[in-house]
Amino acid sequence: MSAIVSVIMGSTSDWSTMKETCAILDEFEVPYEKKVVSAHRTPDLMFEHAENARKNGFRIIIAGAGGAAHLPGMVASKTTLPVIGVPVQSRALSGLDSLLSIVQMPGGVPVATTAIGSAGAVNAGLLAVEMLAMTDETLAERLETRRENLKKIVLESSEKLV
Ligand SMILES: Nc1c(C(=O)O)ncn1[C@@H]1O[C@H](COP(=O)(O)O)[C@@H](O)[C@H]1O
Repeated sequence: MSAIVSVIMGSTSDWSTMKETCAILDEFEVPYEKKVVSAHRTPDLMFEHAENARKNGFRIIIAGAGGAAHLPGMVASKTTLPVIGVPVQSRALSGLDSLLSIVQMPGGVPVATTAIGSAGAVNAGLLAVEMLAMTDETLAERLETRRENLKKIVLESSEKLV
């Protein structure tokens, strides 16, 4: 099956974060493509990727970037597919720069922004699966099961408080 989620990131250095997104998509067997694309370093590729994403069969774009993280917003400016932005934790400013660069989009061009770092990357994957589950009962059931398992783990964890 061809990819329906595009996972892009500004640099290979984002992979340790963005692989968490891909792990979720693997878990739910959602076909995806992963790629390094940068608004700053490869602007033409970024435009081309975003502009043709719908035509190429993608339904959601997940974009992770750190620092001056313009990638998610710029991609959103060139597509009407939903864009989920993941602020990668930067070394200099701990990801606050990434978060603020992604979250504060002007009205009319939305980016669904997650938390900074790995938790955000996990949630980006889950959010994408939730979007797809709106029209896919199997995915919806698997999301329910995952939530139930999470609840069980938390409930059982109380017993470890000795
Ligand atoms: N924020 C962006 C963009 C962009 O927004 O287009 N392109 C690369 N980067 C970010 O630069 C950081 C450092 O990259 P390097 O490790 O390659 O120097 C990465 O977190 C990347 O997402």
